[in-house]
Amino acid sequence: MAQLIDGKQWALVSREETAKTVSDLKTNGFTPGLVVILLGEHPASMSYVKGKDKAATAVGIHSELIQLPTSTTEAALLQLIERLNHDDRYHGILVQLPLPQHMNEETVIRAISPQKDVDGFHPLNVGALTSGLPGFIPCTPLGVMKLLAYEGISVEGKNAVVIGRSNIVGKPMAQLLLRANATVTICHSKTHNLASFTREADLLIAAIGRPNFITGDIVKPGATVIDVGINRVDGKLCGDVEFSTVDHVAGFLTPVPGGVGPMTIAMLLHNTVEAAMLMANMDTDKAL
Ligand SMILES: Nc1nc2c(c(=O)[nH]1)N[C@@H](CN(C=O)c1ccc(C(=O)N[C@@H](CCC(=O)O)C(=O)O)cc1)CN2
Repeated sequence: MAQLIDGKQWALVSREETAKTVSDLKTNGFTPGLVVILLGEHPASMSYVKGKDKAATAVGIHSELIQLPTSTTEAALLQLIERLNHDDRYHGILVQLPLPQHMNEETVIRAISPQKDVDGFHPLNVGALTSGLPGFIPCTPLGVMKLLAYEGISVEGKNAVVIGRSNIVGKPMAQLLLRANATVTICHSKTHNLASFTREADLLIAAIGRPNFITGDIVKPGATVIDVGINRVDGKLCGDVEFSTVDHVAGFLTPVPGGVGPMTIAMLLHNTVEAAMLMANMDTDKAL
C-alpha cells in the first residue's frame, strides 16, 4: 500500500505557521487583508470562497467576501477591482474562477494589481515564475511543492510527469518542478502513448480533470503520485487517479478529498501574508 500524504493535516501545519506570522504583524499594528470576489452562485465555487473567507479569518487575516450576481457586467467588475487595487486595507485580491460566460478571464485577471494578485495568475507573475524571478505562485501547484517538502520528498534529478497544461495548475506546476531541478515532461489530452511517459515517472502529477484516469497499470512502482483532480461523479468527489489500483503500486499518494485541495487554501493565506509584507516593505522573497 502507498503511504498516504495527509493534505488536511499539512494544511493545518501551514495555517499555524501563517497564523504566527499574522500575530507578529498585528503586534506591530499591521493587519493583512484579503478580499475574495465571487460572481454567481455556482455551488462548488460558493463553498470554496466561504472556505477561503473562514480560513483567512481563522489565522487573523482581515477577510472580506464580495458576492455579486451573475448578471454583473464586466465593466462593473473591473471598476470594483480598480477600487480595491487602491484600498490599503486589502493586500490580496482574488476573483474566484470560473467566471460567468460573458466575462473575459484574461481581462479580469490583468485588472488585478500584480502586487495584490495572490492567485499568481497575472501575466507579470506568470512571467516572473517562468523567468525564475520573485512573484506570486498559483496556490495549487505551490501547495503541491509544499506537500512534497513537508514529506521530505526530493524532486531533484527525478523524472516528473505533469498531466495537464492549464494556466492554474499544469503549466505553473511544471515550472516549479523545473526550478527544483526535476526533469519535467508535460503530457495532455493530445499526447500519444501517454502510458509510456507515466510508466517512467518517479513523480506523477495528475491534473487533467478526468475522473479515475490514472490507473495502477500505468504507474511506475514506488512512484509519488499527486492527484490534483477534483471531479464529481454521481455527486461523489473523486480525483484523476483511480485510488483502488494506484494505491497498490505507488510509494506515496495523495487522496481526494484531503490531499492537495486543503493546501490550495493554506497557500492562499501564505500568499496574502507575503503580499501584506511586501506592501509594508518588510523582508519577503516576493518583491516584483
Ligand atoms: N481564483 C481561483 N479560482 C479557482 C482556484 C484558485 O486557486 N483560484 N482553484 C479551484 C478551486 N479551489 C479554489 O478556489 C479549490 C478547490 C478545492 C479545494 C478543496 O479543499 N477541496 C477539498 C474537497 C472539497 C469538496 O468537498 O468539494 C479536497 O480536495 O479535500 C479548495 C479550493 C478553481 N477555482
